[in-house]
Amino acid sequence: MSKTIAVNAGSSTVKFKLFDMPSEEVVAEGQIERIGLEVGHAEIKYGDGQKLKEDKPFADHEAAVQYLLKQLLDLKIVASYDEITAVGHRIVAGGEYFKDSVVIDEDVMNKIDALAEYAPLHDPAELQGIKAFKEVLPDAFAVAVFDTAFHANMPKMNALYSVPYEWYEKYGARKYGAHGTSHRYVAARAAEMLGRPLEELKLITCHIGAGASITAIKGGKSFDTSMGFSPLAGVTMATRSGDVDPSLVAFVQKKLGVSSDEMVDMLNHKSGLLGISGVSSDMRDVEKAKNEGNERAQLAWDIYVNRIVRYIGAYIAELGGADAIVFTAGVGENSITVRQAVADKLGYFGIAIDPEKNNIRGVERDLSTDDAKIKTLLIPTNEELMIVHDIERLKKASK
Ligand SMILES: Nc1ncnc2c1ncn2[C@@H]1O[C@H](COP(=O)(O)OP(=O)(O)O)[C@@H](O)[C@H]1O
Ligand SMILES: CC(=O)OP(=O)(O)O
Ligand SMILES: [Mg+2]
Repeated sequence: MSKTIAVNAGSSTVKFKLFDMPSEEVVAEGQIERIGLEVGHAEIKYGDGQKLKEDKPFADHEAAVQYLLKQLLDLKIVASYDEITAVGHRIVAGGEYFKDSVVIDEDVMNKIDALAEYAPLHDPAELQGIKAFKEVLPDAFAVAVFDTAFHANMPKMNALYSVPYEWYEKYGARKYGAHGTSHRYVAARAAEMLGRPLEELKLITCHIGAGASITAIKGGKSFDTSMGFSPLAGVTMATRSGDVDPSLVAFVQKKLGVSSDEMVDMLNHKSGLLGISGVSSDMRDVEKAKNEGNERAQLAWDIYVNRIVRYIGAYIAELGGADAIVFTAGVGENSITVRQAVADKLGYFGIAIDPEKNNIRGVERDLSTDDAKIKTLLIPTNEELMIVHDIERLKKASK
């Protein structure tokens, strides 16, 4: 039996799932977290209920991928790499080149390399992943699945900035968005849960993890999204600022006497929950500090929640109503209090969640009260399954 692996590299993580095909049964899965930090963490589930947990530093994504490849053999998850006949990679930025998933060749790799400018935290690391897998699996069917693809055909009204039009024509200055594979997955699941065709629905999907984005989805298509030209824009994130006035950036840059690259780096790595709270980039730590009376942790939490509320409110207006709000990703799947606070603030629109139904983590559930006008759904994301489906689709097309 052949196996397919889906590799999902985030800004500080590498996640993977290994599927037996064609059954799509997950035979191993895991994640390497806190890449680049002093202590990293790896966790791999495999066999019948076995689990590897290890704390050790991972200098970069290359180290994390090499570790993963080694564990696949050491833990006897596969007897030899040849068992894996297909591999799919999540790539954040596809720019104007990639509006759908593609089979990886030399040209695709060169383009992903060139796209690093658009997602400096992601694309270079993801390219390392592609190369590492190519090295050990030279003959596997390899596919790239882009976060931006889902947003590529967003109406121009929402994709373009109100800046000189030539910037778009000459430099591709537009909103590309991200997390599209996740938004696409949860939207399809939401339609299933609501028992209605996706084409009829207006949905607002909140992918809130370390990176976070909110998407307005109309008839199954991305209509607007909170991330922008890069994954720095939109809501408050773990270490990313989300939206800021660009003139503030120029002002602080002069005060600090740093380069524009250094400014962007601070907005990417030293801002968000970490920057405001001074406590941590991890929502679990921020919530704990807030509950212990730390005022800046409270402020960070309030700003975080309010930004989500603001975007959902804006998207209800843009869509002319909504059928459901969906929560997904690390915070969306696990923070009961963030979900409750967001829903409570949106009560005016007829959004209401039942605290008892909401008292849960990481499972699919309709959280709404019986009389809620707009449903609130909790749907754990599954980017890896989408990657596998895209691999199968491209395999058929290439035959
Ligand atoms: N129980 C929890 N309560 C609140 N936040 C949580 C909880 N579990 C995980 N998280 C948050 O989820 C984030 C990771 O989300 P995830 O979607 O896995 O990240 P990434 O953006 O790297 O893919 C962590 O930074 C953490 O703050
Ligand atoms: C695009 C992005 O922010 O991805 P992640 O949340 O995985 O870092
Ligand atoms: Mg992610």
